[in-house]
Amino acid sequence: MRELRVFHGRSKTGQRMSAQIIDGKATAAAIRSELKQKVDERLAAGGRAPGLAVILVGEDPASRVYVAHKRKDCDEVGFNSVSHDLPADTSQEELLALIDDLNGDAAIDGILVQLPLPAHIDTEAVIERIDPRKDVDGFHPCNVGRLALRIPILRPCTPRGVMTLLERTGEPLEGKNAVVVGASNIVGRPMALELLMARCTVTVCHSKTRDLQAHLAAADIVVAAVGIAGFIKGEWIKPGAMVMDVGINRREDGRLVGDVEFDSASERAGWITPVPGGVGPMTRATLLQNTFDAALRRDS
Ligand SMILES: Nc1nc(=O)c2c([nH]1)NC[C@@H]1CN(c3ccc(C(=O)N[C@@H](CCC(=O)O)C(=O)O)cc3)C=[N+]21
Repeated sequence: MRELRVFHGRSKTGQRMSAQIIDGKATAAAIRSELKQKVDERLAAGGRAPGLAVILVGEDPASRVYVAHKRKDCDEVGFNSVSHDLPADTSQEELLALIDDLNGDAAIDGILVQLPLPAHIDTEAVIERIDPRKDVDGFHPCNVGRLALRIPILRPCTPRGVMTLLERTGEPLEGKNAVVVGASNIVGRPMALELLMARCTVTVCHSKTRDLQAHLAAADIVVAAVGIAGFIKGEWIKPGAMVMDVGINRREDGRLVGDVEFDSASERAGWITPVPGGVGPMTRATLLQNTFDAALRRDS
């Protein structure tokens, strides 16, 4: 009888396996250069540059940095970007009036309202006010509903970016067990819908899930989106799994770390995204893709 042995985190020769690191920064750069080329072709054919409006309410320093990055990304690929920086005490009515203006502005293809908004503003009402055709975040109920029904138009950026990374590994996704940890509106839920569309068997876990470890033990794909540094331990990862870390947590020493313990997980995973340089840059590149897609669709 042949002996069947299982090597946890070790290859057949007994060596420690180590995961292939998925370079989100490089993939995002490749996507930007693909987009730049498409924009140039569009301009050469007499078309206009895609336009993205970014609205920031308040002075949150982290949000300021993100918004500055989005601006720089737009410049790089030849999009027009318009920033609307509003004071923290902006009323909901004023914000909704600005969105109405942008909805009616022919030069604007995408509208992004940076989240979180100040507490006195009803985030759902703001998202619903955005013309779904310009909702490049993919957060409008129309766009989420379309994704649920497998007829997506604009898809939320982070889950779409994760799918791009998974697809570009060349590994077949169909039939794989995917576990999404975190069930937020902006990542976990749409992520589960994306993975279902790719014909994965999807489990959504969250902070109240009993025996998370047992779910992860069967997971060929793990998407970690809980927002707690090192929440998922390397030993919980199934050998060979594809590990996509959406978490971006700043430690006390200033270092950015993900939701997954990277060093121990990369000894077991087949593929893993680092933090920084993994999913984050892809979220930004996907926003540009969505804006380009929105421009194309509005033209036709
Ligand atoms: N309407 C809206 N849409 C968003 O997409 C949105 C939002 N609001 N609010 C805030 C979050 C956060 N977010 C990030 C995107 C990229 C990185 C990113 O590129 N991170 C780099 C590190 C950046 C650093 O050094 O701080 C990385 O992971 O390598 C991070 C965070 C988009 N968000």
